[in-house]
Amino acid sequence: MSEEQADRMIENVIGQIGIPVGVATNFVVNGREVLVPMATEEPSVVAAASNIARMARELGGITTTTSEPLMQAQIQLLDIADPHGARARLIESADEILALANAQDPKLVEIGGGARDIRVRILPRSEGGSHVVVHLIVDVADAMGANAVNTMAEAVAPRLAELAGGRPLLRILTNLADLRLVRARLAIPPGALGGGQVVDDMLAGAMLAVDDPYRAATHNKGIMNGISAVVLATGNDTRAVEAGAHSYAARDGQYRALSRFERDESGSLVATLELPMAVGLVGGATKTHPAARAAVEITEVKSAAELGEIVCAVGLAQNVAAVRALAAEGIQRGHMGLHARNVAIGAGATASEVDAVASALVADGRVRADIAEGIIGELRAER
Ligand SMILES: CC(C)(COP(=O)([O-])OP(=O)([O-])OC[C@H]1O[C@@H](n2cnc3c(N)ncnc32)[C@H](O)[C@@H]1OP(=O)([O-])[O-])[C@@H](O)C(=O)NCCC(=O)NCCSC(=O)C[C@@](C)(O)CC(=O)[O-]
Ligand SMILES: NC(=O)C1=CN([C@@H]2O[C@H](COP(=O)(O)OP(=O)(O)OC[C@H]3O[C@@H](n4cnc5c(N)ncnc54)[C@H](OP(=O)(O)O)[C@@H]3O)[C@@H](O)[C@H]2O)C=CC1
Repeated sequence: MSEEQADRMIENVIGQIGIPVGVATNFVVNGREVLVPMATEEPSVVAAASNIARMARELGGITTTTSEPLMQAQIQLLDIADPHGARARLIESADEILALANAQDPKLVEIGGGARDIRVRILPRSEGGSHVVVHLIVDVADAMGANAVNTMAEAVAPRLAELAGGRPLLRILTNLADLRLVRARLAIPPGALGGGQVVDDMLAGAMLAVDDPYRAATHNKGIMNGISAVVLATGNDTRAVEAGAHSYAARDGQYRALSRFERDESGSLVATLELPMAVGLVGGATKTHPAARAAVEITEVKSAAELGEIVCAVGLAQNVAAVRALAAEGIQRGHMGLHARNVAIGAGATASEVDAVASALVADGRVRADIAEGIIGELRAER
């Protein structure tokens, strides 16, 4: 990206930060071979996703589905005397509200998207009384959709307030995009994972993440290692997807694992993942960032829905990789093995020394800066 492009993208630009983009291999998603670009600063993430994608191939790869691209804007209404009466009046006028919303974005309507429905929620308010919140549900087609739905929300808010007999306050999308869900499923025979005991231990480890928020946070971080990397590489909004994922993980009142691990009747591990996925192929930085455009081209996806499904597939593979390592040899062997090059660089290894120092660290088994410094000293003394 040129300095000029960067300067137009955000404010007060003083530079750019480079994040490596790796390509995850071996993915078969819904029967199609896919190469997946991943932008991440963390070693072993690309390798781990590729590793499980490879194992999943034996039973057909990863299968995904998606719901319609429905985003929701919230319009908060205040000072309403009769919340239930207001709710009824708003629903009675739904057609008028949807038409008003659609008038804001003729292009979106033309391509088959647009406002679809409204929902009126009456919620208990912590300080007494109730909140009245209207959800405007919009099919955003191939956009992430925040700007599109926010524009509609601001346009319909005065009329909603008039109908409800109050005043509008917040008018903004919700990142808990629970009407725009993606799902992924994979199955791996026990032999590929290291045997039946490893599968049993993966199930036990994954179940802790269902029941314990302390473990769930880390389990879901492993999922997001994959998800955020693809979202970032394709120029999408990582914070929006992360907010959606974590709020969905807490949807029943307790923060839980986003994925589930089971054994099927043949003994294979079956892993599934479901989460909101607000990603686009148009809008935001997706079209303006040249690297993001190139990343999307690599995936060969034709719609935002298809991109979201691939993101979900990578999140699931990433999660299974981490849980397999944790249940088998522990995370440090694979992760620190690939992290060794960073440790070597941090300890002062030059470009020509990095690989030798990293290999020596892995062979030593102690991937530490002080050990790396010692190895560098030995290498230089030998010269
Ligand atoms: C790291 C591996 C893959 C090694 O795995 P391995 O079996 O020791 O290595 P391998 O050399 O036999 O490679 C196996 C496959 O992995 C891939 N692979 C292997 N190395 C590379 C590489 N350099 N470049 C590209 N791809 C690589 C590649 O697909 C390869 O097969 P191939 O295609 O060659 O036939 C394995 O140990 C693993 O999957 N570990 C998990 C690592 C992980 O999850 N890292 C994420 C960071 S840790 C974290 O942040 C999350 C966590 C753990 O806290 C989440 C949680 O708690 O749930
Ligand atoms: N809480 C959050 O997550 C928030 C996020 N954001 C930011 O909003 C941005 C994303 O908003 P978004 O609405 O996607 O961006 P844009 O408004 O840039 O893009 C959406 C618009 O693109 C046009 N368009 C052209 N082709 C298509 C197509 N095939 N499918 C859908 N729309 C199409 C549409 O109409 P038209 O041509 O008429 O514009 C549509 O309104 C991101 O940068 C995000 O960071 C902003 C606020 C809050």
